[in-house]
Amino acid sequence: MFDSFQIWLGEMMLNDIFVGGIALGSIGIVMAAARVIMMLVGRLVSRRAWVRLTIDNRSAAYRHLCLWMETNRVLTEVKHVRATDNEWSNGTLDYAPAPGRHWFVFGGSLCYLRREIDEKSRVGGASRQRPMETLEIGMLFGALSTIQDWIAEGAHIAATRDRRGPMLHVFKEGYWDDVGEIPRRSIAAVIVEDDQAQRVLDDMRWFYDASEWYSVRGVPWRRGYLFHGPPGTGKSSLIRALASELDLDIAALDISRSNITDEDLREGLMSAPRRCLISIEDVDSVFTGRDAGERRHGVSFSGLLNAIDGVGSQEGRALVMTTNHFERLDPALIRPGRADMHVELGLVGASAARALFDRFFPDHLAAAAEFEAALGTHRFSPATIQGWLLWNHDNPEAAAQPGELIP
Ligand SMILES: Nc1ncnc2c1ncn2[C@@H]1O[C@H](COP(=O)(O)OP(=O)(O)OP(=O)(O)O)[C@@H](O)[C@H]1O
Repeated sequence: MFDSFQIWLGEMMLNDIFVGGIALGSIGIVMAAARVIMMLVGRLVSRRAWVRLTIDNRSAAYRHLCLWMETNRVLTEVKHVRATDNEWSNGTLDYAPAPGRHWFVFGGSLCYLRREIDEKSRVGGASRQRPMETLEIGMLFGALSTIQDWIAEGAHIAATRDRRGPMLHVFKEGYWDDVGEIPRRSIAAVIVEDDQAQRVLDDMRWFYDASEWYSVRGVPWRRGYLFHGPPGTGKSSLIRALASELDLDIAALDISRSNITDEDLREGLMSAPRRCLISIEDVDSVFTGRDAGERRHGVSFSGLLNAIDGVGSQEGRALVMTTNHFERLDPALIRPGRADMHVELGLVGASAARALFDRFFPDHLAAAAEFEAALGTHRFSPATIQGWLLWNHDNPEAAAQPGELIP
């Protein structure tokens, strides 16, 4: 049996077609084996040699990583970009790497950026919905700490570069959303009749540099401010001006939202971005006294007090609360420790109104004097004066006769 197989094999080996077939089959087997080996090695290399970091656009680190890449021009060779409308100016476009993987070399290491956009999942609030985006950054034979350093550098660039104005963060469902930079405003642009705006600026400047001072005295490094006064007297404008002057971000917590809970509020205060000024505007809209205010909305009065001075509250941040109704606030909310400095912004008289007039019509001194005289002893909110001047923005002579404003 074995002999006849050997004879048959000997004969077949003389057949060119048979030998060719065997050769081809062997090459196929070798190639398939090589492919499997390559795949296994590839997987091993991929698992061992690549460090990766994934991040999505709900996180400030996402913005910082983008800023770092932009500053270091790591993606200048990208061939496929995606153009989107610039949200601040009509008609101009922003260009960013298109979804997919983009390769680049940085510091001698091969890296890639993979961008994914999920149009079905939205992030941001109702006014600024945008698709969820995920970035994966990979580095061959690199260290995770290198990518973390890139993000930290991006954060530093964000904090020190020439900004359009303070970054506004708004607390959404469980995270701080970067709404964007808002126009810078100087403290001098906030019209007040005394030196209160300057005093609060000096106080806040001292506070942000006083970490050591607080630590030596064993006092929590926190400071609260309460801005109160009628509508349109500059409470929000003052917050913006303070953040602009001190190069801080603004982290706005809206506690009047019906779906915000005590837990959200605590979480929001604990996770507020660094170097920011936290604002809770219209604090009276929810609480008008301890009894009346208890659980009218999602946040309870005790929840608010605990969030403000709870153990977990972040150190090194100022909290500004605003109200149109100082008299309605519970003393517990505005006592020192929670609201250390009270700033009243009131209606303004003719000379302050004239300062606004001068800003609108810098070359019309006679009209300004006429305007001031016409206002006499009447007092208005700066918002009312501003509205009048805007209405007459192209006609200083008409603006100088504010008869319609006077009751
Ligand atoms: N003191 C002020 N100096 C300069 N502009 C002011 C001042 N107060 C109000 N304005 C102008 O009026 C508008 C509304 O002001 P702002 O929102 O700061 O007032 P507010 O006191 O926070 O009002 P509200 O209590 O209704 O929220 C802004 O456009 C701002 O430019």
